[in-house]
Amino acid sequence: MTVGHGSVAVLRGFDLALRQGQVLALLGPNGAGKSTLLATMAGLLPRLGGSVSVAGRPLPNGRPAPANKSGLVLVPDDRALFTTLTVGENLTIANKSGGLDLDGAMELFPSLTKRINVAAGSLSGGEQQMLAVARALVQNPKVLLIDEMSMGLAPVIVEALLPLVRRIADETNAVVVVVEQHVSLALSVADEAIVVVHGDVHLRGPASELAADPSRLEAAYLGETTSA
Ligand SMILES: Nc1ncnc2c1ncn2[C@@H]1O[C@H](COP(=O)(O)OP(=O)(O)OP(=O)(O)O)[C@@H](O)[C@H]1O
Repeated sequence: MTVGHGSVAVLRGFDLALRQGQVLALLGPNGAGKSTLLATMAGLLPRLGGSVSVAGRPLPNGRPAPANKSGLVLVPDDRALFTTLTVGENLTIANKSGGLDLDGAMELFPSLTKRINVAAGSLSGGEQQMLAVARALVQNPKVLLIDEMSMGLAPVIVEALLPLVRRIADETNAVVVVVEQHVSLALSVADEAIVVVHGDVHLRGPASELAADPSRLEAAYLGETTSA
């Protein structure tokens, strides 16, 4: 697909196929087009060309409700929580049949249990991110798109949160796409990785191979195009 803003393309001819239970790390510097790609997959932005299918079913262009109904769930980088509602209320509103129930969500994020009656706006940054992911999980995602999970979080929190991405994919069999600036941590939980720079795919391959070759990753960030 080709994605962009208005008539201006950001990423052209981007091709991606993901299996159930697979984690993809979508990497690249600021302005590469990662958020635009996720928002387009989620139907929040109309695509300029191409198609998106979930489980073989094509999605209508630029329509978030059918995309969400088909199982695509986006955790945006601003988390988009209802800040005046409690943790429990945020989860109850999002809950769909087939998704994790509140107890299931609490099991993955035990530290939220004590905060169930606290307003989302009063949580720490890490807790807010946990709630944003928990809220996505109660929607029963087939494809979970997480934009910059670690935005604004201390490294120690990121180290605790990112492995949960692997657990979510393994336990729910959802496809998980993570946009992440903590490259080595992202590669440690992902199956595959793609490095996008200024709208071009510079490197893609198995995450373990990319993790083993930091100089290649660095070259991709700096402008070289190769494939693993
Ligand atoms: N609302 C918008 N209208 C027009 N252009 C936009 C808009 N949002 C982003 N862009 C442009 O699209 C390009 C890709 O931006 P995008 O936010 O997708 O990149 P990114 O890889 O997610 O970077 P970051 O990590 O900084 O969020 C950039 O050139 C950006 O200026």
